[in-house]
Amino acid sequence: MVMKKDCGAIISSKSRWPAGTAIQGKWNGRRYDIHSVLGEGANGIVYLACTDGKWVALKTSHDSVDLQVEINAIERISQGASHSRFRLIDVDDFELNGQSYPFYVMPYFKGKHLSVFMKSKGWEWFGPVGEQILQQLCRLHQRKYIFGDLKPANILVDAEGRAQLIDFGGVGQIGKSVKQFTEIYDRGYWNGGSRTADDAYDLFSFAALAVHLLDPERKMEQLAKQIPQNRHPSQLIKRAQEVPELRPFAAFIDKAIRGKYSSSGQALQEWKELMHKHVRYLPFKGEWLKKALIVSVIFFISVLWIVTQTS
Ligand SMILES: Nc1ncnc2c1ncn2[C@@H]1O[C@H](COP(=O)(O)OP(=O)(O)OP(=O)(O)O)[C@@H](O)[C@H]1O
Repeated sequence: MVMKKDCGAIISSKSRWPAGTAIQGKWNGRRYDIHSVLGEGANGIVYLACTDGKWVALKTSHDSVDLQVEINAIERISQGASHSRFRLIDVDDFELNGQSYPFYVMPYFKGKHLSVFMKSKGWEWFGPVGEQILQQLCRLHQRKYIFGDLKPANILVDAEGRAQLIDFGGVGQIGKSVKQFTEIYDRGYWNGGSRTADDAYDLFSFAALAVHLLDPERKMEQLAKQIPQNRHPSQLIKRAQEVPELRPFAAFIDKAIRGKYSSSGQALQEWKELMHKHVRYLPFKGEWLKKALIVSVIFFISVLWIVTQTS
């Protein structure tokens, strides 16, 4: 394990605590029994832990400054938001062998990353899941923050289709520069606008995410490899019109990519209206009807043929 000293503060390196490790907070004294690793990213490791008979998610990072930024963001956005499922349960340090490990504790969401969920459940689920993502973005925007780094790994969806944004490391104030993003979902990367935080930034990422996930051919990955001057938001809009799974959302994607929504509230409203209509024109329904018709015609011709042969 490598130790790094920064301005006098001890920053621990990435650590992997084995199952059964008991974490006792230095300041608040709460105890957490490590069960397993839930995930590991650039900023840290998230563990499934048990405290007072309840499951929680405990995040520790090799970079205490990054962790503090996340903690501040969660604190700010959950102030007075009693309806929010996401909140800080505890913030503390854990000392082991003279080394200090900062950590914070949040609710545990039993779910799969959005991309995994979509693969197992089918694209039709993007409607209701998307609505919840937009709702959560909307709440952030009302508080004058954006999420910033919207990507499938930062969205967990449970078996009932309940979605939850996680990883608030990219949360930033509206009007400031976007501090954390993933290129393929980033407005700047597609030459679709600035990296100054506004509602439209998250809405662009949301639309780009739809274009990426709902396209069975994942064409966006090839488009993203082009040289910067050839990348253009119109390529995403075009793809949304071409792919049958994306067509119901094409009008929304067009507006979101071109930054035409005046607010995420307006975008959410339109998404809801789309969901009502959606039920009537889901392409898979059309496909199903087409298949049923073909089967019926084949059946009818076969019966006719048997009747003519036997008579
Ligand atoms: N509250 C939670 N409940 C369940 N699983 C979680 C929770 N928070 C994080 N995870 C899991 O841990 C993974 C890593 O978490 P997180 O995204 O916060 O780490 P990170 O280091 O900031 O990652 P990145 O490199 O993507 O920024 C997530 O993708 C998810 O699978």
